[in-house]
Amino acid sequence: MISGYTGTQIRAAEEPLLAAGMGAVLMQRASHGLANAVIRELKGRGHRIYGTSVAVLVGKGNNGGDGLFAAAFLAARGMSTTAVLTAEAAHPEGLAAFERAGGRAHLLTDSTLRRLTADVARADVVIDAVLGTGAKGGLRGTAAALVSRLAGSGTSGESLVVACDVPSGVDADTGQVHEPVLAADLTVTFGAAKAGLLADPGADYAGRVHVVPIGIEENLPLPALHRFEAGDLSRLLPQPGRRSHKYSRGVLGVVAGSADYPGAAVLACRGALAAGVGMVRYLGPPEVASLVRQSCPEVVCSIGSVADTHVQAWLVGSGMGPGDSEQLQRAREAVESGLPVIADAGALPALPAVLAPHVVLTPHAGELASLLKRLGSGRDPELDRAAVEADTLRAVRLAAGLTGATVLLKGATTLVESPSRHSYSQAEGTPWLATAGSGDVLAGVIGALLAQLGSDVGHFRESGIGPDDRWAAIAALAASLHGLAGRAATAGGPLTASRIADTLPEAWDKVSRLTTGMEQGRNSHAHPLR
Ligand SMILES: NC(=O)C1=CN([C@@H]2O[C@H](COP(=O)(O)OP(=O)(O)OC[C@H]3O[C@@H](n4cnc5c(N)ncnc54)[C@H](O)[C@@H]3O)[C@@H](O)[C@H]2O)[C@@H](O)CC1
Ligand SMILES: Nc1ncnc2c1ncn2[C@@H]1O[C@H](COP(=O)(O)OP(=O)(O)O)[C@@H](O)[C@H]1O
Ligand SMILES: [K+]
Repeated sequence: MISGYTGTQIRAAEEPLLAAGMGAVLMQRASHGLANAVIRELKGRGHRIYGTSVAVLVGKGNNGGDGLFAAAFLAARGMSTTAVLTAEAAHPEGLAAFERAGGRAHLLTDSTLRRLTADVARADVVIDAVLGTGAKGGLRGTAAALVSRLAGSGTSGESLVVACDVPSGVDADTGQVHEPVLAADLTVTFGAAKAGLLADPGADYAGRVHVVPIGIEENLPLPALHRFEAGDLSRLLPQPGRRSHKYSRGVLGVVAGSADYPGAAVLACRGALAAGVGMVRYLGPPEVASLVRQSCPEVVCSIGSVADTHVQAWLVGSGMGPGDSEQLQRAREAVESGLPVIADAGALPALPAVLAPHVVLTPHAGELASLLKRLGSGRDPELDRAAVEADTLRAVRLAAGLTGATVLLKGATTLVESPSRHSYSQAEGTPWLATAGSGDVLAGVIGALLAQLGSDVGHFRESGIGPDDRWAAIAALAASLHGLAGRAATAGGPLTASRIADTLPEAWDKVSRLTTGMEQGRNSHAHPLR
């Protein structure tokens, strides 16, 4: 499990060590970790170290100090180092160490902007150490001009860009982005992952994320955000026992599809079957049921009522529109049944405003904006799709808070939020997952896991996940599996939704073979998040 913290939490965890006079030690650990990560990355790309040029963009605070000390380490390894000071002041000890190591520092002003931008663009490695967790807002003045020019000319694309702690301009707490931001290939972050690196749009700019332990770990509070890794899936995914039968393994009821979108019902059923459910029962229009039967002979179709259908969980809404009154009525009855429900697409506008944690809503950004609008969106009636995309964590939290439901926001990073503010972020997927029907398969996977794991409170409690938060954990497990299946299904080229379902058992099998011990061993060191 990867834990994400706000910048404020990290700073609070540093506080006792700073009070004990260990500030300089923390900075040495951080900057050493940063320099080592740069060296590892260069070696991994087959580049030599000696003679390679590195430009470090330096802010006036401790983030700049980290960058200067790291550059001093790199200069000592024979790299040709230049520091661009974006403010008159710079961390004094860091600057002194940098200059002692043979580095050259230049002050960024209106008159040096052009020359220094060209110098930075030519560097093999650019380290962004302007703003860290102490930032208020984004880059300003000449620093903003330099980064805009680099991004505009596309020259930074040729350099290895490494962000120190966070890409400058990304809010460490929320992942909100204050443009311009230099998109990093790698973010080396200190003490623990920052929540803002695990949520979009911040995650878009972070590249791969490495955590460098600096000794504050014991002081960290409960994380603001969690991310399951393969070892967690291996531990938490259900496994049938020797005495299991199809009913004990969980039955999922599916209310999905319509004359306009019959395929959504098929894909939802295929997702559910691929995710190990004991049985799928389908309720819906006869023409859709007939297609479901043809595509998935395993599914039991009926035209009975929700009340007469004995299941452990419901999936409602995929491929349904506002005109599908009979299906929408079934969706509402499923929600009223008190059983766990995943409510997707067409069901979202049709459900009561106040729900419960065992109802998992699965909007994409546009649907979440509509949902928030319908709910009056608390204090902010202007929250549209763009606003959701600009501050995904806030939007998903707002929706979970207002509805009382568990909310899963789909996207490159999938966020899941329980109404008691237990949050997950999963990003195993690939952009090829952005294909029609992909969300229907995800709905099926969530439904299957709700049916299999929903009643197993103890299973989650053992992992420190409370009863009301287990719904978010189940949805996050499903998002993770869906992403892994998508990644496994593409050989770097296009992907169909059916392929995601077909590849899911293989992805499941692969993670089930991992042991938790291995994963924990890896996590105790600097670890890549993506
Ligand atoms: N506290 C510590 O001992 C440690 C801090 N570390 C580093 O220190 C960073 C936090 O350092 P700081 O608290 O000094 O803050 P930062 O270095 O993040 O930057 C804030 C500094 O820039 C100014 N500033 C804030 N917003 C600005 C903006 N939009 N434009 C221009 N200037 C702005 C502030 O007045 C402050 O001086 C972390 O991100 C991490 O890199 C690490 O070295 C680990 C140990
Ligand atoms: N750029 C992306 N990178 C990774 N995953 C993505 C990306 N865009 C979408 N996805 C994933 O693909 C699925 C798309 O679901 P959805 O938008 O409901 O599609 P549909 O309605 O066509 O089925 C979600 O699981 C989402 O997280
Ligand atoms: K930075």
